[in-house]
Parts: sequence; C-alpha cells; structure tokens
Amino acid sequence: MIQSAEELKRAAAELALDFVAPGMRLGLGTGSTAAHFVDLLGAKVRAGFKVVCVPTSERTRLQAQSLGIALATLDELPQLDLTVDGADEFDDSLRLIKGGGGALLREKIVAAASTRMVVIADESKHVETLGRFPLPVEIDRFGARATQLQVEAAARELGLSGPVDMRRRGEAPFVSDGGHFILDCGFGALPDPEALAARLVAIPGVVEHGLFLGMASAVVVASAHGVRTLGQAGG
Ligand SMILES: O=C(CO)[C@H](O)[C@H](O)COP(=O)(O)O
Repeated sequence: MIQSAEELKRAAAELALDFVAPGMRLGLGTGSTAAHFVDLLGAKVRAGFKVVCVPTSERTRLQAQSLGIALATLDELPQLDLTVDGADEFDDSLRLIKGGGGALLREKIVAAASTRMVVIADESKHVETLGRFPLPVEIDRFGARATQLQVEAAARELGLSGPVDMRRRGEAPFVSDGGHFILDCGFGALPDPEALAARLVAIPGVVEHGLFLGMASAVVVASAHGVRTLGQAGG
C-alpha cells in the first residue's frame, strides 16, 4: 500500500515513464516530484534506454548529469516530444499553478516547446479551484517594487486581494535561474485564472506567471488508492 508523500510522488513518476519512448526529446521538470522522474529515467538510461533531455533548471541539470542522462540545451533542441514536470496545484481542467520551486519561467518555455506536457503529482495537489497555493509571479529585478504595486492593482481590478510577498532566501530576495525575483501572491481562490493571466502578462515588469493554462495534456496523480491519469497523454 502506497503511504508517504514521497512514495506517492515516486509512484506517479513511475507511471509517467510509460509515456516515454526510445529516442524521444524530453523536457525534464523541476521539484521533488520531477526529481523522482529524473531518478527513474536515469536507471532506464543506465540500462541502455536512449533519450535526450532538456532540463528546466540548474538543479535538474545537475541531477540528470550525475545520472548520465544525455542533455541538450533548448537552443540545440528547440522542439521536444514530451515534458514531464510536477505542479503545485492542478484542477479538473488540467490547469496548473507552478513555480513553488522557482523554475516557472524555464518550465513554461520548455513545456511550450513540447508536443505534450505530462504532469506528475500526488493527490494533495488536486484542487477544485486554483489558488490555495500562492501564485508565483516572476518579475524583472529593475523596478521590482513598482511592478509589485501593479500586480496588486491588477488583482484588485479583478476583485482579488491578499498578500503579495517577495520570495526570500534567508535575508536576500530569491533569485531565479534567469536572474529574476519572484512574488508569491496569496490571492486565494482564482475563479477566472485566464483573466488573471491576461492581466498579469500585460504588466511590463512581469516576466512570467505560474498559471499554466491549456498546457498540460495529462496529469498522472497518485493517491493512497492507486495511480490514475487525468486527460490524454497521447496526441
Ligand atoms: O513548479 C515547480 C518548480 O518551479 C514544481 O514542479 C512544483 O513546485 C512542485 O514541486 P514538488 O514536486 O516539489 O511539490
């Protein structure tokens, strides 16, 4: 019987391996669930399985490299067959919040370059309405405070409120692999994520936000009752 959160994450990662065919160009996600997938993929590669992968973060790049997985940059491989990544939240329409690990920009670029995106998660990430997890918004360092005020104003226009916090690592602001800051926006339930996404991308200092809408083709979700797939991993 599957019990701990780590066992559930690994079980989802294991099932996602079924979507990987030899010779594929793969995007590798970031986070503790994605790390299980990379680990399992590494074992397959050691056994002779051939894939080429583009990592979505330095952290994932180092892990994959240490496992002997063949890597490329997205410039070398600008079109990918499949990305497998985790998420902070998903709903029944396969809309996601991502960025808890601070890699949302590269994750979104890599997912957008992929024919399919398969998300792996444990049941705790499944929500009826997105927004329980504070929405990460990656912003340029220049004028960060001004951008933060604009994000707050945009949310108010949509009837949303709640704390907008600069993510920190110790005393200093957290800096993403791309050199940006991240705002964690605790707006609560997001009844219209599409409207919020459109409003956020219109703010000049916003580099990207953690709403992944219409990007995931499937979510592999593990619970104490077993592992199931929402959506279609094929096509
Ligand atoms: O979006 C992400 C990183 O930017 C991660 O996929 C997300 O935070 C989930 O991480 P975990 O699998 O550790 O719960």
